[in-house]
Amino acid sequence: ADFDLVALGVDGGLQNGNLSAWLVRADGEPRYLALDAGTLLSGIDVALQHGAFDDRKPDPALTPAGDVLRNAIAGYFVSHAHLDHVAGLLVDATDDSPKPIYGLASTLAVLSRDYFNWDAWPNFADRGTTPALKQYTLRDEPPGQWFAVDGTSLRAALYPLTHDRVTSSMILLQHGGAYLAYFGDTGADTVQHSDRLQTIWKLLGPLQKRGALKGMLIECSYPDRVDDAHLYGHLNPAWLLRELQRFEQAAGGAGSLRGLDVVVTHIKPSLRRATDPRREIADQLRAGNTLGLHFHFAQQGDLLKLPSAE
Ligand SMILES: Nc1ncnc2c1ncn2[C@@H]1O[C@@H]2COP(=O)(O)O[C@H]2[C@H]1O
Repeated sequence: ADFDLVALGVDGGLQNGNLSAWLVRADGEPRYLALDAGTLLSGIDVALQHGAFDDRKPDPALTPAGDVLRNAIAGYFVSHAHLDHVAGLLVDATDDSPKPIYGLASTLAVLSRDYFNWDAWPNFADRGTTPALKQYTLRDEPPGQWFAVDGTSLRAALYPLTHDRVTSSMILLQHGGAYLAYFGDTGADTVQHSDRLQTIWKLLGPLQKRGALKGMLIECSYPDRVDDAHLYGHLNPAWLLRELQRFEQAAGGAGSLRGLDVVVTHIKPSLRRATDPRREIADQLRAGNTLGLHFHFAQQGDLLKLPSAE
């Protein structure tokens, strides 16, 4: 495999111990980049039980979860500053080690202004309301420019997405000749009156064409019974499949996405009896999967190796 993924949080809401957060590393490397951080320690605990960190040597000074948080996570990518993507990072900041937080300038400005301001939370960042504790270095990354992920051999570039009223972002990771795309929350271009996903499909098309794209993580928050007026900047299976058809066109046409690993993220749980959105979304995506994609529906604590068919 090229990339190892650990699912720390997989839900798109409600369960405050299971919100969007994934760890990614180049296969076999010691350190990870966190992709969003809605939930950290409660996901690390579950992943430890699942054996996801069995390759780590115990740190005599720390609990196993403390070792993963402080030593295994080299830094964070925050796709946008919505609470369900940063809550774990904020709550666990008190016991974290110094590290960078990468994001678009607009995202990190919200982190600084609305959370790290000594009113909502102590200022663990390196700018804003004084005194700045400087545990986290906020790293504004201009869209489309490659940067090194400190403490790993990953390189990365960010691309803006439209999520209702918020600018969200996708991170494209590169290691050797292999690429992986992680999408923060996003709606379909048609619904958002945007062309940002189409811009991304044109970017990823050539990578997919030459077999360099090893997978993607993308949201599908709601099942198809949720109509466009109530998607609030998210995708449902019909819109995700339409977007992926546009990607197929950009990647060389019919059959060009066959076998691509697509990890479905940010499914919103329901409090209604007798509904199972995860099941419903999985059924709808599989029923419409004329593209030959390999959909994954990870649970908290799962370890995934991408590409999966190797
Ligand atoms: N106009 C709205 N009315 C009701 N709920 C909303 C509205 N806009 C956003 N939300 C909810 O607020 C949530 C914020 O996080 P999400 O974007 O994941 O999903 C969003 C919806 O669940």
